[in-house]
Amino acid sequence: MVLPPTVSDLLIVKDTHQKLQVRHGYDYIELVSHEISEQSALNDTTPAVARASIPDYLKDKVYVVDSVKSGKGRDSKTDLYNIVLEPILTALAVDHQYVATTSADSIRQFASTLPEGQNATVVFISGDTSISEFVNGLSGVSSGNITIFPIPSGTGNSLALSLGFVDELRAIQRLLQAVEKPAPLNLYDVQFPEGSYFLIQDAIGPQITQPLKFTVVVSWGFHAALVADSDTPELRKNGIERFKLAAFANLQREQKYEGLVSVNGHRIEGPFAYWVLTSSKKFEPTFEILPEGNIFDDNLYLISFKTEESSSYIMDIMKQVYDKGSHVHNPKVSYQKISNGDRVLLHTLNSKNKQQRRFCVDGSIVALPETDEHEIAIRATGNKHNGWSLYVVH
Ligand SMILES: Nc1ncnc2c1ncn2[C@@H]1O[C@H](COP(=O)(O)OP(=O)(O)OP(=O)(O)O)[C@@H](O)[C@H]1O
Repeated sequence: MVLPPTVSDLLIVKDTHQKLQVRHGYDYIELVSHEISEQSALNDTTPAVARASIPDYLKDKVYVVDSVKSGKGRDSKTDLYNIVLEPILTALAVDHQYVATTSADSIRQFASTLPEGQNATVVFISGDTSISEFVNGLSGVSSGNITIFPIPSGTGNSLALSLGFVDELRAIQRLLQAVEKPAPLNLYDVQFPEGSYFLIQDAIGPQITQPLKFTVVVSWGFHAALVADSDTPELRKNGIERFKLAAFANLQREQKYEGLVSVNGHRIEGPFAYWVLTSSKKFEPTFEILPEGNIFDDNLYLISFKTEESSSYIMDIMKQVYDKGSHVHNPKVSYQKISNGDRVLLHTLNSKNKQQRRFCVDGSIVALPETDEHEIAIRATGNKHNGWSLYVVH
């Protein structure tokens, strides 16, 4: 199906075989192949479906978190929840609570107030950062099982892409029809030095007082710089192009990040231009950073390359990443597997300048304190955080 220009062009209909579909012109996507109950009290365009046939995780307590600033933001034409998801969930009699963000802290607040002992499903209309904020916001005094479902509505959507959700409608289709049981959502933790803090659109944000959980990426160097620099209201209007615009701006200065990393004692020396630790196959639909990546394995990979004199080497390697991940065969690129139980230790040098001490954690930007050297430790921690066990629909 060709992606519709806006969700407001979509029409939710019941077809002649009693199946729920979303239509766009002559194109359509079947959303529910379950039998539609004839006892529907609703009108023709919102048929009720036999509740017995919806996946179990939609019978738990369901929340829909709409991170309204993710991607290009929301307007009356791109309001996926009100135009598509809400009518469908109503048609399926899926009782749910809608949570639209009102501030940069909304998701953490929501996570911290989830009731004790709950089996909950949280559907995110967002990108990766919102999901990461949720996981980190889960309170240590409560516990329960949480199943996450990412609808790719952010800029990069790495987690959703790793699960094979290439667009919003296909994700909704999977939400309603997944046959496999939700899988554990592997988490990793990164410990930054005392005095580190979030940078929110280049302004000082909250202090970081404990290790941060991440699901898809921790990066330093060129990748972290372009994610940080692209997070302005102006650049966000460009959607995924914002990363390329910030990348070109960063290429105007030398990409030199001094330090060394050791993985269980095996050392890789810098200075690095690129330094990315990820579990995820793709950062964008065609940016295949980790061809071997399998989000269901609790492995990370360190993908790095060193600073060079020439001006074109970074873009040459980035083009290979866009070319089905062929950078992994480039001898300049170090590609190191990190298994569960391994410990990654990064020691930075000459990193007092702000540009040298910014990290990307699932899209959030972290700045380290203003000192010359820093130590950062990373490890796999399984699918548990505080008392909560996390799963993901696939
Ligand atoms: N109303 C709001 N006011 C301020 N910030 C918000 C608001 N709603 C959401 N946010 C923040 O916007 C960010 C959205 O990040 P998210 O990752 O979901 O989308 P993205 O950055 O477009 O995508 P990706 O990280 O996948 O590239 C989150 O940090 C979230 O807390």
